[in-house]
Amino acid sequence: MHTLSLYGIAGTRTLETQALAATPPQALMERAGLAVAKLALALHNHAERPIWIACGPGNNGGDGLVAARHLHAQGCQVIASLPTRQSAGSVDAHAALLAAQAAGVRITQDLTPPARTALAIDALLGIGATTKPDHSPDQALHQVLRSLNALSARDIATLAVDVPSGLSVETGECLHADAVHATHCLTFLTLKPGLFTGHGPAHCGEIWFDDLGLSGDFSGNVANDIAPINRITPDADADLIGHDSLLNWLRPAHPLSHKGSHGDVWVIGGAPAMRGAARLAARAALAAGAGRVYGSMLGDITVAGDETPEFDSQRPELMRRPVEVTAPGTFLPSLTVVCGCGGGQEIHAVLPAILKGAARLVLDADGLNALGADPALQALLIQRRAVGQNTVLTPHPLEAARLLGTDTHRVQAGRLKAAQELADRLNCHVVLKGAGSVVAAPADTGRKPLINCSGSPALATPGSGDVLAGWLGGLWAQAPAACPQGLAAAAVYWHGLAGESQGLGPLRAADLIERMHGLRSRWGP
Ligand SMILES: NC(=O)C1=CN([C@@H]2O[C@H](COP(=O)(O)OP(=O)(O)OC[C@H]3O[C@@H](n4cnc5c(N)ncnc54)[C@H](OP(=O)(O)O)[C@@H]3O)[C@@H](O)[C@H]2O)[C@@H](O)CC1
Ligand SMILES: Nc1ncnc2c1ncn2[C@@H]1O[C@H](COP(=O)(O)OP(=O)(O)O)[C@@H](O)[C@H]1O
Ligand SMILES: [K+]
Repeated sequence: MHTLSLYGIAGTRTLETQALAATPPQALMERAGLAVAKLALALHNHAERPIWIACGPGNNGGDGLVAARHLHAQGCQVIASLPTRQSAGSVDAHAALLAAQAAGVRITQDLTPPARTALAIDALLGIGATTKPDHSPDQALHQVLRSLNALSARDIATLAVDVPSGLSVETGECLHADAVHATHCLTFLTLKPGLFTGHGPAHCGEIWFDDLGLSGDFSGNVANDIAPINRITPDADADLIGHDSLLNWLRPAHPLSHKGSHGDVWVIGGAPAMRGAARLAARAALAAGAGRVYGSMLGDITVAGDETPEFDSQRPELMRRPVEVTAPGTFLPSLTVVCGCGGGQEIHAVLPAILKGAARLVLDADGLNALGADPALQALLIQRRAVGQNTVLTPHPLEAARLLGTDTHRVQAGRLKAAQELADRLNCHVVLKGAGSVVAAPADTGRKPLINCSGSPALATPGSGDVLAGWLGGLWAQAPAACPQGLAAAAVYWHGLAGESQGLGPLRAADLIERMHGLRSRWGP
């Protein structure tokens, strides 16, 4: 297993230029179109019904026309709609059009999909899609985007060529309100960040990749008949979090290990009416494998007689601890603190001591809101790394917006940038949650941001973020010296996989913990 790198438009264009220089004219588009045709054939299970290919004016449309030619040659009923004029500059796309016409493909300017379409191919816009004002899509483009979406809404397979038209490959935001919701996306040359974060996962469906020969010498031959080109690999914009993030967590425990070997976690939060958030985080830390998990509830706890109530009567393994022990000189420096889950306003008072004392800190929810509202707390956070204390913030987009002094829309329009900016400003690690969570490290670590590829909307359930924070704390307690970015990557990937295992119907956060716990035994030796 190896890390998959993600490239935005600049990196992809650099590689495309090198690839074009190393291959004969039209060869790359031919490879791309052939790859589309092969995947389309695999998806096309109604031989007698038509395939509709919506082709745009540029090279993305050219890929579609090459695919049309191959599918036609295979005996499929193919109708290619060409709603707009072709780009004057796209020589390859023009050649693809002439070849398709010569082969007898039915090409039309009619924008309605044929009756009984069994498979739609979206070859309208690729990485050349822009948001220039003069590019507000014309009526024709709009109509085709809507037709493609109407088909996929009816569960008709919709294959996006390179990128769903109207989705930004850089950011995962939608450039058009009618950006295509594909069921499959076959992307070329590089994997792109926008496919995996923000709106990307919802628009791409299943993602397939063809490097068009990039990993070889572009000749397409195993026995090279042309010299390998002198390739410059551009810097990736991000890496994809995959299963390898979990490898360290799949080893059996050391035979001599005891609970003290697995580290301690202290969960602080759970103000009145939000006690459950702290309980979920603590349960998650325990299920992740922390040796001992303590919990402190903020605000009044009713005590009957001398008896201190359990932290969580359903989980007797969890231990209650008074929050006052956050005072300086206590054992705060020895454990991993998960702070903020359901913390309410009350969290503010304990944060200075925690920020000064905790060796490892996961700050979530109300802890983040308190931080956003108080520059003195931010100053304490910024100082932590200089004394060897690490912090992971786990904001959802609104919490991130509050911390950055902006709004959710701006955060979502540039998730990689927002996460990186927070990590740099606050000198700590950041998990920007939401579809395709981004895990950023401060720039001076030299680590690029990571994007998580696991997860599902089932995770959008109350308490799911508390589970993530607790789980991360639980992993961190067991590996106190590990890179916080790697730990956060493992936690979000694990959390996401457990979310994927939910079928229809809502997932409850307490059950999510059990799913996450159960996954380990499924992967284990
Ligand atoms: N080169 C190769 O051999 C290979 C290329 N490959 C393929 O090429 C794709 C990139 O092709 P590309 O650069 O031609 O851009 P593309 O995405 O087709 O769009 C440009 C056209 O769309 C138009 N347009 C833009 N925005 C718009 C908007 N908002 N609303 C409306 N129109 C808009 C724009 O208009 P213009 O600027 O000309 O006015 C222009 O006509 C890439 O994704 C991959 O599929 C790969 O297969 C590898 C081999
Ligand atoms: N559509 C989605 N796809 C994937 N993950 C999601 C989606 N919506 C939410 N999540 C994940 O669910 C969790 C929700 O966390 P959060 O918003 O803090 O919820 P809560 O405050 O209820 O605990 C985050 O880990 C987030 O990444
Ligand atoms: K497309």
